Amino acid sequence: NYYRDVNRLLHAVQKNATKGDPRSVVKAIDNFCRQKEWAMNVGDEKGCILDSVVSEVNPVTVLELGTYCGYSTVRIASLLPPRAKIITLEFNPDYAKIARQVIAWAGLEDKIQVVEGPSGEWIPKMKEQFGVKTFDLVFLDHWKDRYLPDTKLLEDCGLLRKGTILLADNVICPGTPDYLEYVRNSPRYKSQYFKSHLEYTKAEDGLEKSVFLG
Ligand SMILES: CNc1ncnc2c1ncn2[C@@H]1O[C@H](/C=C/CNC(=O)c2cc(-c3ccc(F)cc3)cc(O)c2O)[C@@H](O)[C@H]1O
Ligand SMILES: [Mg+2]
Repeated sequence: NYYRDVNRLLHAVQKNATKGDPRSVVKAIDNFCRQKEWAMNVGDEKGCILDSVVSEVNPVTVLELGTYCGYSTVRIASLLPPRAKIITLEFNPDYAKIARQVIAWAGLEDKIQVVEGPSGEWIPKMKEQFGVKTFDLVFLDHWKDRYLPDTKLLEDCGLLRKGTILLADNVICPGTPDYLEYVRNSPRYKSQYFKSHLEYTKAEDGLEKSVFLG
């Protein structure tokens, strides 16, 4: 079952990665998913695009929707400046448990807050619970039919500011057609597609980077 798979992914990290070395954790997961069992991490190819966007934005406050095993959480957090933080939402307790251990192995607990629960409930509580004013960067990688409603919720909760960057995984495969249509046609966003491949495969996929214009 799924939980046993992600447990094997965690063991591969603990076996092959150096404790406290985030890049070796990322490498260990990519090797495991390429050689042993595919998993829905953003992966190394799209991960490089993610890295370049994070480095360019240099965010202080990041929101990730859909932690899964924490692969992209570790990738992002390893590039954040000292006081910067990432809040990552995950509603499956089994995945959250695995992610916390992957994050601990990378030694990035101080920069990452894993929040267990659904994005729809937690987004409206970001200000009161975590003292968040607005997010500098949002990484969307959860259920694909939730990208659009959660983006609208972020707007309505005043959590986006002029210049906030939304970066969305899987806009081609599995695809997020309603979200793409919205960010590409709304006057409130400037959108750009980064063509790539579905993690660990040759299938087309890509990331959509959208700047909120206020
Ligand atoms: C709706 N609100 C939510 N709030 C908090 N956490 C949420 C969540 N929705 C989903 N989650 C969590 O995010 C994760 C879900 C991710 C969904 N991702 C995908 O379906 C996905 C799927 C593929 C995929 C592509 C091709 C294929 F053949 C099979 C799979 C590739 C990807 O990169 C993906 O991201 C899980 O950990 C889930 O528990
Ligand atoms: Mg994904």
